[in-house]
Amino acid sequence: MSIAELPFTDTERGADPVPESAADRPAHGLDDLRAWVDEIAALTEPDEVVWYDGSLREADRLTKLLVAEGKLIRLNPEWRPNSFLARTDPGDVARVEDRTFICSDDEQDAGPTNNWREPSTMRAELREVFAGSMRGRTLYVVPFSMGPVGGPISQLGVQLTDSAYVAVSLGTMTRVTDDVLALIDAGAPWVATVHSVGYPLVDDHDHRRDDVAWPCNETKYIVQFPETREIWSYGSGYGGNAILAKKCFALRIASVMARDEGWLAEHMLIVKVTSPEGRAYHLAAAFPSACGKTNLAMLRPSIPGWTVETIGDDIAWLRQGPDGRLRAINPEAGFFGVAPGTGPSTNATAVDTLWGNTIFTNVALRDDGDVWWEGLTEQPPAHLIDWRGEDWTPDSGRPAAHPNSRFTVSAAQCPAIADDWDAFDGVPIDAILFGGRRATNVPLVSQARDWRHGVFLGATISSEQTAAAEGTVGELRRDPFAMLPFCGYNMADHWGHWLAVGEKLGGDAPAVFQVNWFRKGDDGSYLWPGFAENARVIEWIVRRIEGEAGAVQTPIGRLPIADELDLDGLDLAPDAVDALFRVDQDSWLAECDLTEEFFDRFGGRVPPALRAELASLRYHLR
Ligand SMILES: Nc1nc2c(ncn2[C@@H]2O[C@H](COP(=O)(O)OP(=O)(O)OP(=O)(O)O)[C@@H](O)[C@H]2O)c(=O)[nH]1
Ligand SMILES: O=C([O-])CC(=O)C(=O)O
Ligand SMILES: [Mn+2]
Repeated sequence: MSIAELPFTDTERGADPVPESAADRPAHGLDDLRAWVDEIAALTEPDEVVWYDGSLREADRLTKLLVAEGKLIRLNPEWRPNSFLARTDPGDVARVEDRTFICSDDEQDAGPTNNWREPSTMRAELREVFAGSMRGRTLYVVPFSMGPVGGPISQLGVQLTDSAYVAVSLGTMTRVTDDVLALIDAGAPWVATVHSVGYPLVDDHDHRRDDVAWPCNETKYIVQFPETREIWSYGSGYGGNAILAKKCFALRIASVMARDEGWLAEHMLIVKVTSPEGRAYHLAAAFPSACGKTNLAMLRPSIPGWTVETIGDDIAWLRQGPDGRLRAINPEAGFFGVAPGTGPSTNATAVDTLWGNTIFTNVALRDDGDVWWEGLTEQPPAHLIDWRGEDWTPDSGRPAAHPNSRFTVSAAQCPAIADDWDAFDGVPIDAILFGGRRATNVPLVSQARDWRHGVFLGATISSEQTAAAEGTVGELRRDPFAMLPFCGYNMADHWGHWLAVGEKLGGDAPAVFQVNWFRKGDDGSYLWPGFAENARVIEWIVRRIEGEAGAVQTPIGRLPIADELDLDGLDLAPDAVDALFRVDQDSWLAECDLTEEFFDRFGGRVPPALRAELASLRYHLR
C-alpha cells in the first residue's frame, strides 16, 4: 500500500490556537514538524537535536551512552542480556497527581476531579520553566504511533525529550519507525508533546554543572491542553510523568479526542480467552493502577482447557467497527509493569517475558548482577543493593525494591501474546469488566443488568490507594472507570459519553461485569486466592455471555448461583464463598450515601440515568 492510500484518522488538531503557544498550529507535513522542533529548541536551548528512529542500533547507542554516563547499570548478560537497571531520585518514583493539570479553556470541562489552570497563565509559567531547561543536553525527537501505523483506530504523536532514558523507553512502549514520519509528511495529524527533566547543565551565567544519575527537578508540571491536543511535562523522569505517549496522550488527550469523535480511550487491559470448545472471546477490563491489570492480562488459567492470551495490559482504545461491534486496540507496544508481586506463582508469563531486553527501574540489584524484587522468589537473597543504591539484607526492615518499581519491555516478547494483538482494526470486545481493590462489600463477581447499569458500576469503582501515585497507601478513593487520574475532561461527561456509546452499540454492546479479587475476611486475609484462579471467574463470565450459566438477581447485580462457579480443587477458608458474595444491606446503603456524595460533586452534570440507577439500588436494598 502506498502512503497516499493509507486510511487516515480524522482527528483535527485544536480549532482555536492560543496565541504565543509553541505548538498549537495545525500541523501538516514534515516542514511543520521541523518548524515546531526548531521553536522548542530555541526555547529550551539544547546542545544538539537528535532524531530518534527506534532502530535496534539507535537503542543500543543510547543505552551504551546511558551506561557510560552512570544513568543505567548494565545487568549481567549471562542472566539478563541487553537489560538495564535505572535508579530514580528518591523523590521521583511515581505519578504526581497534584502536579498534573488539565488546561481546558473552560474550567467546568476539566471538572472537579482534575486540577485546572487557565491555559494562557499556564503557558506563561511553562515558558518560564522550559526556557533554557535543556542547556548542555541533547533534545531527542521521537515520532511514534499509538496502535498499528496507519490503522483506523491508531493515532500519531511526537515527543521531544531531553532524556535518553525516556527516548529509549518510548521506543519500547510505542511504535517508533520511519513510517510515522512518512504519514506525518503525507499530512496525518499528530499530537505534540514536550518533556524536560528540568535539570539544565549550564546556567544563565554560562556556569556548567555536572550531571547526576537521575536528573529531575523538585518542581514538576504534567500539563495537558485538551483543546490543542498538547502535552508539556517538566521536572520528572518517571514513566507515567515522562513517557508522554502513555497516560498523558493515550488516556488524557485521547479521552478528549474520543469524546469529540464518538470512541473510547480507557485504562483497560485486553485479553483473548479461548474456551475448551475452542471458541475465542475478547475481554477488556478496567482496574485502577496497581490493581491487577498486568496480572490478568497474562493469566495462566488454573482450570483445564482454557487459555488466556495477552493483547494489552494497561490501555485500550475502543471504537465501533463497520460490523457494528465495539472493536479495541492496545495502542501501546510494550509493558510498563509493576515489579513487586511478580513471580513464578503469581505471573509466570511476566517473569518469562523479562528474560532480556528489559529496562528495570527501582528494583534491587543482586551481587551476581541480576535483579530482584519482593515476590520474585520466596526467599530473598542474603545480600542486595536496594533501589536507593544502599546495602540491604533480609533483616534491613525495609523493601529492597520500591513498591512502584517497574519493568519496561516490548509486548512482542511476551510468550502469551495473542496472534491478533496488533490487528490493524482491533479485536471485537465481548465483555467489559470493572474492578477495584475492595476489602469489603464488593463481591468477587457480578454481572450488570444492562449497559446502563454497567456504566453505573464503572462510575462507582472505588479502590484502596496504591503506590502507583503519590499519596497515602490504603485510603479508599473513588476511581470511576479507573480513570480518576487519567480522564482529560469532566468525569461526569465521561459517564454521559459511555451512555451515548452504549446507545449507538445497541444490541451489539458487550456484556458488563464487576470483579473484586481483594475482598478480605474478618482476619484481614484475602478470601480469594486470585491470580491463576481468577480463570474460574473468567469461565463464569464466558458462560454467561453464552447464556449457559445461571445467576441470581440481587439489588447490586447478577451473582453466580450456587455451583455455577467452578471451585473444584480450591482450598478456600470455611464460609469464604458466602463471605465473597455477601450483600450486606446496611453497608450497601452506606455505600449509596457515599456514591451520592460523590455524584453531588459533579452537580447537574451527572447523567440522570445514573441518578436513576442509584435511586433504584436504594429502593431494592430497602
Ligand atoms: N491478592 C491479589 N493480588 C493481585 C491479584 N492480581 C494482581 N495482584 C497484585 O496487585 C499488584 C499490582 O498488579 P498489576 O497487575 O501490576 O496492576 P496494574 O493494574 O497492571 O497496575 P498499573 O501498571 O499501575 O496500571 C501486584 O502486587 C499484584 O501481585 C490477585 O488476583 N489477587
Ligand atoms: O502511568 C504509570 O506510571 C504506570 C501505570 O500504568 C499507572 O499508574 O496506571
Ligand atoms: Mn496503568
